[in-house]
Amino acid sequence: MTTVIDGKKAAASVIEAVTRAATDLEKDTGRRPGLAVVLVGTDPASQTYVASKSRMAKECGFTSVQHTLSEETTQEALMALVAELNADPSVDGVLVQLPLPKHLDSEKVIQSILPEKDVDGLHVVNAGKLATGDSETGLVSCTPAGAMILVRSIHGRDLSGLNALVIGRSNLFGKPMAQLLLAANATVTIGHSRSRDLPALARNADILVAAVGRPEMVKADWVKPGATVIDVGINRIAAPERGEGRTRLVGDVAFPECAPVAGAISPVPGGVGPMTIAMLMANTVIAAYRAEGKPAPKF
Ligand SMILES: Nc1nc2c(c(=O)[nH]1)N[C@@H](CN(C=O)c1ccc(C(=O)N[C@@H](CCC(=O)O)C(=O)O)cc1)CN2
Repeated sequence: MTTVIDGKKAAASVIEAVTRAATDLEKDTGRRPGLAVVLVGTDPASQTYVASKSRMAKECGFTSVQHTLSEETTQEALMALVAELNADPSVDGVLVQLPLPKHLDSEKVIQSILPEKDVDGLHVVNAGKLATGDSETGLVSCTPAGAMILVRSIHGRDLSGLNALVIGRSNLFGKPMAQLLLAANATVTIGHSRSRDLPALARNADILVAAVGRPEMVKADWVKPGATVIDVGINRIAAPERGEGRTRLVGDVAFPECAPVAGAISPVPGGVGPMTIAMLMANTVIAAYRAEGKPAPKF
């Protein structure tokens, strides 16, 4: 029997723990964790994600501020806002929603966030801490941290002897995911568009993680029987069967075909996606504890 991994349930349990931690911090210090979310432009998907983040922050008992800047915002204006948030002691976490409009340099913006407030875990200091195994002072990128909780729900914390393949090498997901799997003792391969034979690499993987942004790329004959498959793709494709102009959401994995082969599989929607926002809340409460000089909770 294949286990369909329930990301909504896993995310709800992280949110419950975050809310408890936020309540304890407020009782102890009189201060709530604070999250600032910055949105530039009017991309509808980004608007939805940012609204969910702000709503979830409030539900967790945080103070939450959303800054919405126009599509024409300059690099200087955006970086001035980040500098203001860096200096604000009531703000523990600063998140700039991605992607930014093309005229803006995302990397410069991300690197201008103070590492201790970088709740997206994308600053080079946090990427470096992850790479060198410093889990005590760094912040880990939200989607890989959430995907790792799903992997742990199947295999536990020690992945010794297991082969893992991460397809995708982005800074936001592929690279940190590979680091997390490695830190848990898996034997890790990163596959990408220039890899010679992705299906063969995939068939060798006990843990197969797909994050390429190509709808249903991973087919059933790529999956090692019994493997754990984690789908990070979020692709909206045409669904004429639902009516003209309608769409549906699919992952990078052909779900119905792959599910019977896999031992466990995360669906899209309802898999890794909900964990992204839950782990953002976890990183914010961790940043708030550290700002107060208190040992941070672990998730
Ligand atoms: N600064 C950041 N920007 C972006 C990130 C990020 O982690 N930090 N990740 C993505 C978007 N994202 C959060 O920002 C995100 C994507 C998907 C989901 C989610 O819950 N998806 C649902 C389906 C939602 C739908 O119906 O459209 C699911 O998979 O079940 C949450 C957050 C890019 N930008």
